[in-house]
Amino acid sequence: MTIHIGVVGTGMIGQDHIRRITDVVTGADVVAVADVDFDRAEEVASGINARALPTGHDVINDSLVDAVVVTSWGPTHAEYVLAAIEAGKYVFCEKPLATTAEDCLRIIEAEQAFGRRLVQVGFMRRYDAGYRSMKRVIDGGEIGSPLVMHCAHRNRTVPESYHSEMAVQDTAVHEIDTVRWLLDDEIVSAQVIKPRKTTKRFEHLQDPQIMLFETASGARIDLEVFVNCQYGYDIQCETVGETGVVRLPDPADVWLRSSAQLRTNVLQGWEQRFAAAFDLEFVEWVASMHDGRLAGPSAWDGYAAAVITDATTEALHSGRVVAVTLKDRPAFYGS
Ligand SMILES: NC(=O)c1ccc[n+]([C@@H]2O[C@H](COP(=O)([O-])OP(=O)(O)OC[C@H]3O[C@@H](n4cnc5c(N)ncnc54)[C@H](O)[C@@H]3O)[C@@H](O)[C@H]2O)c1
Ligand SMILES: O[C@H]1[C@H](O)[C@@H](O)[C@H](O)[C@@H](O)[C@H]1O
Repeated sequence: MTIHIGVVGTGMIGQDHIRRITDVVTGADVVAVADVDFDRAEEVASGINARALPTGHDVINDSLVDAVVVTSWGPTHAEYVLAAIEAGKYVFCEKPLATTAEDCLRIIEAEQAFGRRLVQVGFMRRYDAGYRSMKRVIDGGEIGSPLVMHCAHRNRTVPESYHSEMAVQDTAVHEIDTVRWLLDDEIVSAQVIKPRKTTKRFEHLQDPQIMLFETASGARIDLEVFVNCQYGYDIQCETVGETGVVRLPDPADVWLRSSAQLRTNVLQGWEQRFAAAFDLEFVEWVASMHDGRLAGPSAWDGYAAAVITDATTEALHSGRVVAVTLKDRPAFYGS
């Protein structure tokens, strides 16, 4: 059986996900799309023999659509995810699940009222081969209890519209989810330290930032977010345990020995760095819908990320250590 998917938001990542559902994933196809830019939706639809519908709600409620992918702008996500739950359809929502913790809670309540999981959030790093190996090492006890994590999230550059809060909400949100998942531990406080700003980009932007997190078990995480590092897209992560250290591998490329130098390339964008992870994310999402049991990042993970990013944003402004206060995790979302 083929799962017929409707896509809301046919911008950059929406088009990329449509391509992977069409070309990479088996057992699913895209039958309807919508975008506030209707011409864009029509152009995308014509390339895959799908229908462009006037609004996202038309896609969600279309009788031929079994499941929905939400790749519109962040502030519109909650409305579409809630509509998909009301229609009783699976929904994959790119991060963020919603731009406020209150909207995430509404989604959690609606999903629980429906009675089974319908929502998956697009935290694709959980599907990256390097991070998965690191998780196997940590879960296998090979480095003992994790004590410290050192992370770096560097983008080559960002547009002028990118502002200081986005370093938390748009960029660090990936590590916030990854750390919770890798350590199977909850973040309980956040702090942001502001180094001297790079002169290579905009005066309005605090770049880089150093974020410090503490978990319930007492582990400490430092994260450098530097979104105008100039040289490439570079994701680093090292976990220090009681008896060993595990480090994320760099993406493999050839090493060139020439002219008295030894060198390799650095990737330039997240699309390349996480291409395989995005593919696997969709392969597993579709397989889990066929099995009738979603297993990927849940609405609870989307809610936790929203609360932690709110606390970190407050810490960016106040310079203080800000406590993270989550609601009790419902049994519906496992332990
Ligand atoms: N997982 C990741 O690493 C990753 C990477 C990039 C983007 N994202 C997320 O994906 C989402 C989209 O990002 P993007 O880079 O593709 O942006 P984009 O601007 O290229 O595309 C968004 C599209 O949504 C459309 N849109 C906006 N409001 C709409 C509405 N109410 N109904 C229907 N369509 C609407 C816009 O016209 C646009 O075509 C964002 O939430 C972003 O955070 C995630
Ligand atoms: O939306 C993008 C995306 O999420 C990337 O993975 C991240 O590296 C960027 O900083 C962010 O702006």
